[in-house]
Amino acid sequence: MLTNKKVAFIGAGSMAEAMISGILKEKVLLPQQIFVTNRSNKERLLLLQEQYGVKTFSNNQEILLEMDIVVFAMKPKDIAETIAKIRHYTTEQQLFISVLAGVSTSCISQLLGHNAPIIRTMPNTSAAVGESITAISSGNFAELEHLNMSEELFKAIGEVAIVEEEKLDAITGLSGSGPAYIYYLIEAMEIGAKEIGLDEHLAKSLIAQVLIGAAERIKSTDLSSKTLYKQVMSPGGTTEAGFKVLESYHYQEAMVECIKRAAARSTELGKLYSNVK
Ligand SMILES: NC(=O)C1=CN([C@@H]2O[C@H](COP(=O)(O)OP(=O)(O)OC[C@H]3O[C@@H](n4cnc5c(N)ncnc54)[C@H](OP(=O)(O)O)[C@@H]3O)[C@@H](O)[C@H]2O)C=CC1
Ligand SMILES: O=C(O)[C@@H]1CCC=N1
Repeated sequence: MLTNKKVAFIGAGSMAEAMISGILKEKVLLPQQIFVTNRSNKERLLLLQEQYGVKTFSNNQEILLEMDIVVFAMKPKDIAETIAKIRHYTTEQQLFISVLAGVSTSCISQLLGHNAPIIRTMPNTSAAVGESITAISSGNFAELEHLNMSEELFKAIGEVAIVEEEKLDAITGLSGSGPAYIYYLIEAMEIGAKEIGLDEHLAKSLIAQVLIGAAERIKSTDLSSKTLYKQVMSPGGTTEAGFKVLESYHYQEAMVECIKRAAARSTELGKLYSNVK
């Protein structure tokens, strides 16, 4: 479906790079099918060009008219400014894909000022190792073929879940931001490991395998997470002793509130940076 299609990334940051590297690794597109631009960082464009063989452009917006798919990968705060600069080089025949937190497809339609199909998505940075979970939703004016094309693109960087657009703020708070919550936990485990005398290298591999094992387990069993952690916990044993400390710090409540706040922030970002009243 993506053979001979030209895809432009507007925004060349960590999310765009994670996607480009996965897409090329899986050979879903060839480097010459990918065009990348950003606001001003020329060194960054050069680096992407050298590393991935993709084409880059900065002062040549007309090239956008040749694109079949345009991926918006800048920060939500930059969406209005970006679209204002490029909208005259876009058409209703193109497919627009957004990875932006919060920004609705109706906002993007308004900014574009025409009825091009729009797919809103929420990947995460595990795309860099082909392990994203990307939620994709069919937004304004999108047909099944647009959803299918987007699915093909995002399957290159991990798993895909097709959802309604109204779920995307919640998903952003859970799995878009999710890797950061886990890295924060890992950092805490690394500090703990150091304080009980384990060397950094060994601790890192122990922690990584704990996470991989737990993730594989949760994916392959119907047992609840509660049952799984109870299985680890012997009465009067080490895990129970550790858990008492976690509970005294309200660890689980903190994570619940963290996810709720991140999801609410996605909604806020959508309101802040859209021109939709
Ligand atoms: N990072 C993450 O974990 C995830 C991020 N997202 C979403 O992805 C988007 C990008 O995030 P991330 O990659 O982390 O951000 P980065 O800050 O790493 O990259 C943002 C990019 O947008 C470019 N940009 C800004 N303004 C314009 C403009 N007017 N025209 C063209 N390019 C522009 C910047 O260019 P320059 O450097 O020249 O200013 C930069 O290349 C966000 O909307 C975020 O919500 C979604 C899922 C996960
Ligand atoms: O922090 C953010 O706003 C973006 C969206 C999801 C992950 N990073």
